[in-house]
Amino acid sequence: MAKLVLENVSKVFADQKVVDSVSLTVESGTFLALLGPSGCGKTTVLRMIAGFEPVSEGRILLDDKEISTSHTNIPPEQREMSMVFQSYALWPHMNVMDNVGYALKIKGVKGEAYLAEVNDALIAVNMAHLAKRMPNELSGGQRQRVALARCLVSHPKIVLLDEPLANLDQYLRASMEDTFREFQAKTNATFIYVTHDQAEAMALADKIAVMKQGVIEQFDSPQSLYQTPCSEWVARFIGQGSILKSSARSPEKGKQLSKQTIETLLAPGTFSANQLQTFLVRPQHIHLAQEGQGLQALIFNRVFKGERYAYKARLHNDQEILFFSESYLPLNKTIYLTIEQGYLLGD
Ligand SMILES: Nc1ncnc2c1ncn2[C@@H]1O[C@H](COP(=O)(O)OP(=O)(O)OP(=O)(O)O)[C@@H](O)[C@H]1O
Repeated sequence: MAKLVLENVSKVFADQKVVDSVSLTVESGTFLALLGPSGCGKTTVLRMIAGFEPVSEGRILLDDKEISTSHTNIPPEQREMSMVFQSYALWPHMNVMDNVGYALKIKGVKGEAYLAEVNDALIAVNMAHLAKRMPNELSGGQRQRVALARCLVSHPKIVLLDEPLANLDQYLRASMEDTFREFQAKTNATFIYVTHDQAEAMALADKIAVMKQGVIEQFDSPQSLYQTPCSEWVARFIGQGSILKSSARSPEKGKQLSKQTIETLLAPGTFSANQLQTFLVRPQHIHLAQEGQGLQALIFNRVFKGERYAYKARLHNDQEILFFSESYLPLNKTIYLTIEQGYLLGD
């Protein structure tokens, strides 16, 4: 059980604040994703949690004990954390078993106990049958499984993962996502997972901290980030959707917009230089309507996705909208759409 708390943590490199007053509480057993575009500071946050990088301001607590402040930094090996890297970082001269068992040997674990622990970790990542192989005889996915087993054999309180799937193709990524999820559920360890891939973060995490330029924009469940993004930037970054604008005001009090309100916001004459409202519409809330009903639009893009088509259409006021349909529709066809719901962005 391990609860991790970051309190106003900042990092300055050569006068540049690359992490700016980040606060996070990660409850024990959580799978947290640190998500953001390249250079936003996620790896730096992870390295400060691991103890590889001292904090410039603020403090980090593990189970209420200070592990990092601006004047103290408990060394990484005393933090009961373990890190998995994008590059796997396996020892090339050791076979799979020795790579996984190395930390145990250092601790003096021997004989039956050693074999049982290593074997358990290898079984957990489906690698027991390749225990005698050398790293250069393994695929990328198998190497990453070994790296995960090596990290877990020491039963860390917190597992830190820095873009661990970035070097794998999309099929392997999907199967490794399953491995991570199942493993985390089995061990109930706290996982902190850095990625720039929002689909990966959504698939894996219980909680996501979305970072932009050194600050946390939103810290929420994947569902809340998707349904109630706090800003236009988060709405664009998480999931697919259309950001629409109107010079009319929503008559509704809350941020959830009904079909009627959206029709008012998108009525003719509501798109001018003076836009008052910005709102998000997800593609699954858009349906084809009968001719002459709903909003008129012209299809200008179609992508076949296997189980359905993804269409982009232009509304009468030139705004673009994304929707899905199982039906094949020709380009340049005039269609009619109903939008069941939307979400107001901004205050
Ligand atoms: N040791 C360092 N010295 C100086 N600047 C650094 C150092 N490490 C990172 N930075 C800078 O801090 C900023 C954040 O880097 P960081 O690696 O944390 O971002 P990131 O979000 O993980 O990016 P990526 O996804 O590309 O790895 C970047 O502008 C980077 O150039």
